[in-house]
Amino acid sequence: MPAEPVVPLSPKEIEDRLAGLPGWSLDGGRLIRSYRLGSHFAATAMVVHVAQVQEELDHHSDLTLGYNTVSVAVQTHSVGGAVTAKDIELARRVEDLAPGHGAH
Ligand SMILES: C[C@H](O)[C@H](O)[C@H]1CNC2=NC(N)=NC(=O)C2=N1
Repeated sequence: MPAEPVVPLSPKEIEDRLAGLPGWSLDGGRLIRSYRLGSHFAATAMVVHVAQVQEELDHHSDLTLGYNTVSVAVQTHSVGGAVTAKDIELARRVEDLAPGHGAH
């Protein structure tokens, strides 16, 4: 499927796509989600996995590692800090890998 253009999504487009991303929300112009894991090591391993995906996509979030939590916050810098299809794509990839880490 051809990549979508990297342009800001409308509020309605964001709302519609968030409907398919449980636990994700829009906050301060960024897509955000926090995950809780079973241990600090599990949380750290998930951060490494997300970082690998971000390198693959060349699209990077602010990742925050807590004792047993991983928080993700992402927007697209190249369009001045708006939400684009690339942010939605990263959120989908993180949502897909999270269960394998026991994250919820
Ligand atoms: C040169 C490199 O491709 C760009 O700087 C990429 C890197 N990762 C990025 N991540 C995010 N969130 N937004 C960007 O615009 C972006 N641009």
